[in-house]
Amino acid sequence: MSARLGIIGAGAWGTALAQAAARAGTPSTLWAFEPEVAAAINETHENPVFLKGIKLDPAIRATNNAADLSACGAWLVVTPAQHMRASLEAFRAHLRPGTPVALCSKGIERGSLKLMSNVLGETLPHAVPAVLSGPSFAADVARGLPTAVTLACTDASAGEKLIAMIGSASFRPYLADDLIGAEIGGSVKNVLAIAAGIVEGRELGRSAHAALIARGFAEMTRLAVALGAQRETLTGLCGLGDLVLTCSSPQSRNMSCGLALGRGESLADIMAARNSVTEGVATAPAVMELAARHHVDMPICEAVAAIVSGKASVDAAINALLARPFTSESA
Ligand SMILES: NC(=O)c1ccc[n+]([C@@H]2O[C@H](COP(=O)([O-])OP(=O)(O)OC[C@H]3O[C@@H](n4cnc5c(N)ncnc54)[C@H](O)[C@@H]3O)[C@@H](O)[C@H]2O)c1
Ligand SMILES: O=P(O)(O)OC[C@H](O)CO
Repeated sequence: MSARLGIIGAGAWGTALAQAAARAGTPSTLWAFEPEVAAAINETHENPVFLKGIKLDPAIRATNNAADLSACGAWLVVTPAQHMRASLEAFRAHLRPGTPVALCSKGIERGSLKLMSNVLGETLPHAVPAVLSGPSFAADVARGLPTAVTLACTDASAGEKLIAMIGSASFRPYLADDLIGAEIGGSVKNVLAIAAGIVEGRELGRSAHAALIARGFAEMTRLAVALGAQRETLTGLCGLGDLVLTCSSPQSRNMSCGLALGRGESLADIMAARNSVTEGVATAPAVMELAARHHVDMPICEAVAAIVSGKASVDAAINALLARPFTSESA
């Protein structure tokens, strides 16, 4: 296996993961969707569009040519969830069968309601699938601040190879085998972080914030278990860990989106002002369709889906949640 890592997607997270790999002694080829981003990384060793102000290791080689990843021993895929299918299809001719491919994006495909591992299975069936997820802000990882994540792979030796390529003292992947649990944790926490931002923006208080995390965690776990995940996965880094991080810091794009919604800004204005992805906005309606299909009750995610789809105002959604009948905590 080549010791070079291929990374598809040079947004903040793909760039930070390239930096984590460099810290682990692994050179990488970082594919950028925008040719000018690839050129800037090679010329200035910085990603001025998506990760401004962080000096990158010269072992990171950027490209806009998909064929350049054919020689890499493993791939990380870090493209936004709604662009995952088209991106993977563009790389189909360049994958060597048996290559470990770790999905690092957090979202559910709208329309099909597929998880990213389903999309990978349909587009690159000869890959060995893995999921990397957990509490990790790109800027923290790129700066080398201590971070721990879940690396889920049912092929333990492929998982260990991936961990050897990216793990270091400051970036610590923990091996797991539950891809569905890792994916649902990462996808649903983005939706719940929008709700947490709304709680903050509407000044509903710390008690409401804590209640939201606990009841949101119950929703996340119910959906994951209904889809076949192990309950314990959700108590780990990729579930509760990421939920706590993302619901607690406006550094999160999802939480900051909720904060602005809670303060009265329109979703259109919030989205128009950013060039970075806010996965929870597209994933919220997909989560609700998936929950309905599996008869899973997810009232907080439902409220977020109604708000981002323009079907309910922030106040109407909050009032509807608070008017729900009292029920058992374990329901
Ligand atoms: N940023 C983080 O801290 C972080 C951490 C963990 C996971 N993630 C996940 O990583 C994924 C990527 O997020 P990010 O923060 O790196 O992105 P970003 O917001 O920094 O950048 C947007 C990305 O979208 C890409 N893009 C735009 N249009 C595209 C198209 N048509 N086809 C393919 N790509 C296109 C851009 O090239 C860029 O890579 C998301 O699923 C996110 O949830 C992000
Ligand atoms: O900025 P967000 O909300 O996309 O969150 C980034 C990471 O997923 C946090 O683990």
